[in-house]
Amino acid sequence: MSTTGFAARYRAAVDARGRLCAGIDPHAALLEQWGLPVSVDGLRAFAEAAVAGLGPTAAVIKPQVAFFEAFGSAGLAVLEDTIAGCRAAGALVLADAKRGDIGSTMAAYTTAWLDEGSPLCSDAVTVSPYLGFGALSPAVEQARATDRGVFVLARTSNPDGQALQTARTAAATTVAQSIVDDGAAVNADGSATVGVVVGATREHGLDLRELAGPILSPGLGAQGATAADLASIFGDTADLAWLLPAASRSILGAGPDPAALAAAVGATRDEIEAALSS
Ligand SMILES: O=c1ccn([C@@H]2O[C@H](COP(=O)(O)O)[C@@H](O)[C@H]2O)c(=O)[nH]1
Repeated sequence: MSTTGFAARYRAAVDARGRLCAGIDPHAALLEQWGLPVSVDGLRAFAEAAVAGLGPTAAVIKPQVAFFEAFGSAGLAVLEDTIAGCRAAGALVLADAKRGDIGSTMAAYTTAWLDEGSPLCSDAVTVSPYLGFGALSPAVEQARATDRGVFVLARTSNPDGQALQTARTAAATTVAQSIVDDGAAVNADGSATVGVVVGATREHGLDLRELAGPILSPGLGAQGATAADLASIFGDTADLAWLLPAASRSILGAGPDPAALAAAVGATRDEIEAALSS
C-alpha cells in the first residue's frame, strides 16, 4: 500500500484509531435532546462537546456543513472552530459540503475547502460529480498537491439516487462505476487523492477493488445499516483496508457528555473492526 500523499495521512489516522468516520450533524432534534437551544449559542455548545468527545477518538470526523450553514455567517464561524478543534485533536476532517460546479467556480470551492489559507480548510471535502468528473479537476489537483482528499459521490445511501446512479453510460458501465473508475485513474499514482461515497444501506453493484482510495460508507445506525452488513456488502467487492464506515446520529445520541460521546465512538469502531476482521 502506498505511503505517499493523502494515502499516508489517511493510513496513519486509521491505523491509530480504527475504521470509523464520526459525523457532527447538529440536527435541531439533537440540540433539543441535549437540552440546548436551537440557536447559534446552542450550535456552539453542541459543536464544542462533539469536538471534545470525537476529536481525540475518531480517525476521521465529518462535520455536515448544512447544519452550520443553516445559521448563516455565525454558523459558519462555529464550523471554522469545529474544523480547527478536530484537527488540533488529531483527527482528519472531512467537510461534508458536497460541492460541484463548472471548473471556474469549482476553483473557488477548492479555495474555500482545501486551501490552507482558508478558515474552512479541511483534510478532505465531499464533492458531487453531476457536472462531470472532469469539472472536479481544480479540487482533485489541489488535493493531490497538498496531500488532501476529495470524496466523490458514487452510490449514495438514500434510495432516491438509484435510477441516476445505476443508469448505463455510453460505455455500458453504470454511472456510479464510471465515477469509481475515474477515481481509480487518479489514484494510480498511489496518492489516494480520490475517495468515493458508497452507502452501506444496500448492495451497490460496484467493483471497488481497483480504487486504491478511501470508501466512505454512510448509513450505519440511523439509516438502518449494521456493521455486519458492511462485511457482506463490501467483502468481495472492495479492499476492506480502505473502507471507512460513517455514522452520525447513532453516535451523537450518546451526548452531550464528551466522555459518553467518546465511548460511543469506541463502541461503534470496535463493532466495525470486529465485523470486518471476522
Ligand atoms: O450517501 C450519502 C452521503 C452522505 N450522507 C451524509 O452522512 C451523514 C449520515 O448521518 P446519519 O445520522 O448517520 O444518518 C449525513 O451527514 C448525510 O448527509 C449520507 O447519509 N449518505
